[in-house]
Amino acid sequence: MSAPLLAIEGLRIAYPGPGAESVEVVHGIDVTLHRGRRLALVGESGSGKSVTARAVLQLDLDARLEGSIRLDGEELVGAPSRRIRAVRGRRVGLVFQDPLAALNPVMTIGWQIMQPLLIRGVGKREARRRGTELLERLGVHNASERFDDYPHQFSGGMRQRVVIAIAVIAEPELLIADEPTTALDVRVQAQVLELLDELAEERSMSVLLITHDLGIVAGFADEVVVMRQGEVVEHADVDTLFASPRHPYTRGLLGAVPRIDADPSVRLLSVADVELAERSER
Ligand SMILES: Nc1ncnc2c1ncn2[C@@H]1O[C@H](COP(=O)(O)OP(=O)(O)OP(=O)(O)O)[C@@H](O)[C@H]1O
Repeated sequence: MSAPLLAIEGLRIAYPGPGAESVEVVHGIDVTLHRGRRLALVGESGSGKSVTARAVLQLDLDARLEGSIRLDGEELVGAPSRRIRAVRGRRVGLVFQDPLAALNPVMTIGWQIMQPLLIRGVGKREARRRGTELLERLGVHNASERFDDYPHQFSGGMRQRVVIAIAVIAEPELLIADEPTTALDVRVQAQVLELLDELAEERSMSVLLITHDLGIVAGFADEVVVMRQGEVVEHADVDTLFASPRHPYTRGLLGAVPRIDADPSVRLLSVADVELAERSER
């Protein structure tokens, strides 16, 4: 297989803690994503999914990174900030959960969509043309009229389409999407996922998707990385993971650990159940 688009090796992430100590939240993980593939990062809240995604673009200034994050062979850990800025938006696009927080409330949505092109020297007229075309493509009707609206004039689902437009307008090779549909209602979630699916397909864009929703994983991803307490416990193709999860924690996430004393119709497991299952496996 060709060299991976994204190769994370031995990555450790620590934040300043109380006093002089730092607190390590990710403990030396390996994650590999090949071109054109879609990888879902799953795991319970606090397992380190978001900090890992943010580390790729070094969005947390106080995070201390050790190990290696290579994008198409280029080392990003310890790279000068101008290199990281060159990667953000152009080679790697980002979509976060809360579209309102991602948008600037005092700038028109058109201005925000055009920025990634304008700062790369595309002319204003051409940037506007590409921006309105992409917005229409993303299901925003009358995009050329709505281009000069402000974020508050858009609904939540429409705002997330704007955020996606900003993330993909410069045609990045990799899209990082952290819970991109969690804040949206179920109907809009499905539409937004379908759009991401089509865009990724059309542009052969790789996707690193963080989600809590195993239904989304099954429908969208090719591979799954399962994280727990700052470590990767399993990395498998999506079909393999659903058919035969190896790690007890993954089985717990999938609700597949059998319990002798439980009503078989009850599939929800507590962390204690998972730990019990793990102990009995050892
Ligand atoms: N800026 C920060 N400073 C200090 N600690 C942080 C910071 N950001 C995250 N953490 C800690 O890092 C750990 C991992 O957090 P992270 O947000 O990556 O979890 P997650 O798996 O994405 O969870 P969720 O699904 O709830 O988003 C948590 O213990 C969190 O408190």
